[in-house]
Amino acid sequence: MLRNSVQRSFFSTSAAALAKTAKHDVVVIGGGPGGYVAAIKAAQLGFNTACIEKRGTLGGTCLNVGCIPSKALLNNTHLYHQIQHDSANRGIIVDNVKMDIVKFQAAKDKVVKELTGGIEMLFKKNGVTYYKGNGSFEGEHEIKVSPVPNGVEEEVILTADNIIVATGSEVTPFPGITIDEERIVSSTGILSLKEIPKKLAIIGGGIIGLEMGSVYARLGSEVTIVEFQPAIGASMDDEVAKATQKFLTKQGFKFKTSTKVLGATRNGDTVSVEVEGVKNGKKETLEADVLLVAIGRRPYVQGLNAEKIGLDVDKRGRLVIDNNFNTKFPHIKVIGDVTFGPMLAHKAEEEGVAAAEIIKTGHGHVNYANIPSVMYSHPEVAWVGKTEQELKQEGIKYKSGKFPFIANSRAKTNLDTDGFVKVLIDAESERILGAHIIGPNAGEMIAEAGLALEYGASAEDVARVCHAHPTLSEAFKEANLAAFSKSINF
Ligand SMILES: Cc1cc2nc3c(=O)[nH]c(=O)nc-3n(C[C@H](O)[C@H](O)[C@H](O)COP(=O)(O)OP(=O)(O)OC[C@H]3O[C@@H](n4cnc5c(N)ncnc54)[C@H](O)[C@@H]3O)c2cc1C
Ligand SMILES: NC(=O)c1ccc[n+]([C@@H]2O[C@H](COP(=O)([O-])OP(=O)(O)OC[C@H]3O[C@@H](n4cnc5c(N)ncnc54)[C@H](O)[C@@H]3O)[C@@H](O)[C@H]2O)c1
Repeated sequence: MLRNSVQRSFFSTSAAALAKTAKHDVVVIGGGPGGYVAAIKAAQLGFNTACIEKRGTLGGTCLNVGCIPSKALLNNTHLYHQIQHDSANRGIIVDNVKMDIVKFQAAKDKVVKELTGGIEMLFKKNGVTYYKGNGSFEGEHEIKVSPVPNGVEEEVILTADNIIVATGSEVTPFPGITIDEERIVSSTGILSLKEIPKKLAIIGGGIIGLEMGSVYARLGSEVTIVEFQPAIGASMDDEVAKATQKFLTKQGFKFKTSTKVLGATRNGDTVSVEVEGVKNGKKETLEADVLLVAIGRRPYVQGLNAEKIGLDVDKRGRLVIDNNFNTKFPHIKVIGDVTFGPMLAHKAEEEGVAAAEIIKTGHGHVNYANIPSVMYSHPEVAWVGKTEQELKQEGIKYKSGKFPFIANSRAKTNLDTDGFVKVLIDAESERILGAHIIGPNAGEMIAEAGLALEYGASAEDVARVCHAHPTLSEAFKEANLAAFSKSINF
């Protein structure tokens, strides 16, 4: 069965077109982090598996227009900014630093191409049949694959014992504002601007707004964030969100919090954004060269024909499932952004693995209390578990331990000391309940907190683990020490 699948995958498009009908044990609709991981795992578990993707490349939002291209831009602009502003004080004199925006974009496109192509290779290696086309429900066990450019040439009807829906999400539109992806852009358009805007206005002080704002602030744009809520940072811990705003303000960001956007209009090469203070009702017009709309994402089910078999959708457009990812049909599961939970690639991936394992064994698990979040600004912001405001709301008694990077020898050595680690622990058992890091490499350091949380470690358990010196992770150890006793180095 597996060998058959491998052969099919090499010739997937043409073989499928000739066949017009095909039977698989598992069919996955959507080839993003949820779908492609589910397909590979299902194939590894011995199922004859197919994955349908209509985009033309695998990897979904994350690899094509999300995590990967945005991190390429973030990394390279950080480097550029550091060379410009942070090298002379390290004794490195670099003259005549310039941006080549074409090459800068090409470097990002190269990594996207390599990684999306890499998934095709993984499909071949694992024997997943790849159908390039739009998948839609024809019946409870039948999926129609319709042609897309460079994909299947004719319709193919797939019959499947099990179906996993992983169709992801799309940009939430702002009512009355038309995205043209030139001057008024979404998270997709902002990744490929041909010029650096002098003034960039951003609606939404969430993760996309702050990450993409960081990219362009480093390139010299004057960035203004308009946020409806009194604070930025979406679901961050309040104290960390405040620190984030402080550091980004130092980097030149302007923030208009508690501010409502009334509308925006393009006038040739500029955009006027009408805003109003939520508390004082004061109206103002912001002028910008580019406006980024980043007010969240919504589930995507267009073209899926889910209504044909009556899949339930909630008020927010999410496909409804139970704890085992099952829709009202136990053989149809849903994972990733198109259903409940945080819209994060690693969450979708975990669900992909668990859904495949449930099909195989009846068991599979995702710990939703332990999904890390990372914002790839500088300093990075990373968190896992409960925030202080959640613990207060839930009436859980807790203690906290904090350690600033200014007292960490590696951060000092690197001349990169902004931020702190904060650990929240249960007041009695001293088990770790949450960890919040703002600082260099926070996104890597948060993995240790996740491991500790998963295995029910106490702050003392972590503090008694020997951490290498000099490393940034020592700040995590010290914060744990501070939570139940006293830190040594601060
Ligand atoms: C700018 C940006 C940056 C981001 N950065 C990060 C980050 O750093 N870390 C992180 O964890 N998350 C990040 N995210 C979020 C992350 O991209 C998503 O959470 C993740 O991609 C969700 O995976 P998914 O598989 O559920 O859906 P998607 O990645 O959206 O994939 C769904 C796929 O299904 C396909 N599809 C839909 N309907 C059909 C159909 N009927 N037939 C065939 N194919 C179909 C779509 O074409 C798409 O390719 C970012 C998002 C954006 C926009
Ligand atoms: N590093 C990462 O993990 C990463 C990076 C980018 C995106 N993502 C994911 O992509 C998704 C979408 O990101 P996002 O930044 O668009 O959403 P978000 O939910 O992170 O932030 C949206 C922000 O817009 C604000 N907002 C909403 N309506 C508004 C209005 N009318 N006027 C002004 N402000 C308004 C919200 O209060 C919120 O602060 C998120 O779920 C996020 O997890 C993750």
